[in-house]
Amino acid sequence: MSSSLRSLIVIMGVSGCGKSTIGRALAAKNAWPFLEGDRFHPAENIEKMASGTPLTDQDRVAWMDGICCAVDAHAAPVLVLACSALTPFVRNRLGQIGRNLIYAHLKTDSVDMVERLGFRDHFMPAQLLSSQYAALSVPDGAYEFDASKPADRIVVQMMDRFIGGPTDMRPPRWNS
Ligand SMILES: Nc1ncnc2c1ncn2[C@@H]1O[C@H](COP(=O)(O)OP(=O)(O)O)[C@@H](O)[C@H]1O
Ligand SMILES: O=C(O)[C@H](O)[C@@H](O)[C@H](O)[C@H](O)COP(=O)(O)O
Repeated sequence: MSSSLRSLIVIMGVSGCGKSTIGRALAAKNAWPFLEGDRFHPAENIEKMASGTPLTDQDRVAWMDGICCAVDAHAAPVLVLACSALTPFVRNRLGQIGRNLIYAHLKTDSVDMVERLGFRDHFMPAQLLSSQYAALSVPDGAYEFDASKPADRIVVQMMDRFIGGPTDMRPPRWNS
């Protein structure tokens, strides 16, 4: 990346779209630190989601405080964060960090999400998927990737977008 400003690549999208899998692989390939957004939920949020109730933005306040604090603790020029970033509230909060934000949205139009969620051991029940789609808005300027492709191919596509080539420029900052 040619930008002299520090960047935060946010791998976003609904539960099960592949944020953790792809974010971790992208970070590992480039020796960038990786932050798993799920790790920063307070226990009440985990209990709430596990019992089948969607979060509100009010519930997301403490979660975002934890994520922003963890990002702030890193000096690395590029960080990768797996975070659903469904709502403008979340993205506004990330916008306050003071890094260039690069949103990479994993689109799930052609993925059988219930099947995909069924394969993993996770607190998030498939019954919350519809509320995830209802809450999801994708910010203008986000890079979009087809989540139905093999994970390693998506990682290569992201590297083509984010490193070198015509998109190797100072990325815009999102505030919504
Ligand atoms: N591109 C992909 N193709 C097929 N399966 C995938 C892909 N990305 C992730 N998975 C699988 O889907 C499930 C959810 O992925 P995960 O990375 O946990 O999603 P998220 O972090 O968005 O909730 C996992 O079992 C993972 O192995
Ligand atoms: O309502 C939200 O803002 C999201 O649901 C967010 O809480 C996150 O998506 C969960 O942590 C589930 O984790 P995965 O997205 O990794 O399944």
